[in-house]
Amino acid sequence: MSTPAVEITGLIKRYGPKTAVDGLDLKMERGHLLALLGPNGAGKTTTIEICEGFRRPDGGSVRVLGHDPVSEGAALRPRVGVMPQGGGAYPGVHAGEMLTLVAACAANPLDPAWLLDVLGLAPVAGTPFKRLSGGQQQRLSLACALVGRPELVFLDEPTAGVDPQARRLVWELLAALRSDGVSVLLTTHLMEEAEALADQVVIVDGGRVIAEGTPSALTAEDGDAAQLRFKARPGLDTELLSAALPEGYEVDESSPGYYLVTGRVSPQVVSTVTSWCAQQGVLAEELHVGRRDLEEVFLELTGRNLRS
Ligand SMILES: Nc1ncnc2c1ncn2[C@@H]1O[C@H](COP(=O)(O)OP(=O)(O)OP(=O)(O)O)[C@@H](O)[C@H]1O
Repeated sequence: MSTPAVEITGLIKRYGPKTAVDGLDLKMERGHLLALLGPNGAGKTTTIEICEGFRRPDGGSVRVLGHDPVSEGAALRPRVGVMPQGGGAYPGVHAGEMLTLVAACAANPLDPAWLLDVLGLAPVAGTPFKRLSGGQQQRLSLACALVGRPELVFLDEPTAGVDPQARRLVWELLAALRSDGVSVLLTTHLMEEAEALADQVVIVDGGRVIAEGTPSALTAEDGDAAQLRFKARPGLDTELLSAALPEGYEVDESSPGYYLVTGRVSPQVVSTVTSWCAQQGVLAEELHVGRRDLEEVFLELTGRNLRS
């Protein structure tokens, strides 16, 4: 059996008094797409940079394609593609030149012209990096990470600042990479992205893994825990609505104007909620019965308060 694409055990990284990564464990199989999620400052970039060999850990072990990313970095470099957060290139270099330069370092690169075309960058191939838009710079960085036909790619927020049309392009490209057996570890703040692409989702907070699994396992509910959600004007009396429902049901205003009813959802419960709203002169909009989405699970696990 082949070694995992990435195997991290008890990883610790400190910046002075701050512990950014605090005993993180993660295993990613070859050919999988893993989405590393977490609030700002959770330790995602630090973890990825350690895997890339750019930072040294203070404790624990990291193996990338079976190798130590620092001491065996030279062996790994031709096999691994890297897209750092915010991308980056020489400001004066033209987009096409940049990609050709990176391709020249690889033994068997993809055709840079083809990759520029796939990522919608052909029209700006002659534009200096500093004159590209933020989303174009992101796509060029992604192209640079992929042009060497890596076995494994680390992508730190690959679609940050990318418009919805280009995001779909990037998603198609990532799905195609996965079908070709390339292992992909990415970070994202877009739960929809993780849900659409990932085989495995790992949620970190405070430098530790707090949940992991497939998107469907993370969002699954047992029948008794299905939820009813609706939108209405903020500030409805949730205690009064709970009292109108049979015992054991709870109503919560999860964020202003968004209501969540927990308990076994039956036709009677839906009818009670809508008629109670009608009595208040309120229209229950966007009524939805079913599974939570990944964003809801993420907020439940990491809390709704803003991180510094
Ligand atoms: N070079 C550094 N020096 C000191 N502290 C740092 C450094 N880099 C990161 N940190 C701190 O370490 C913690 C983890 O940061 P990291 O960038 O890994 O988080 P992240 O999950 O990638 O966040 P984001 O989602 O905002 O990109 C944060 O508290 C951050 O302020």
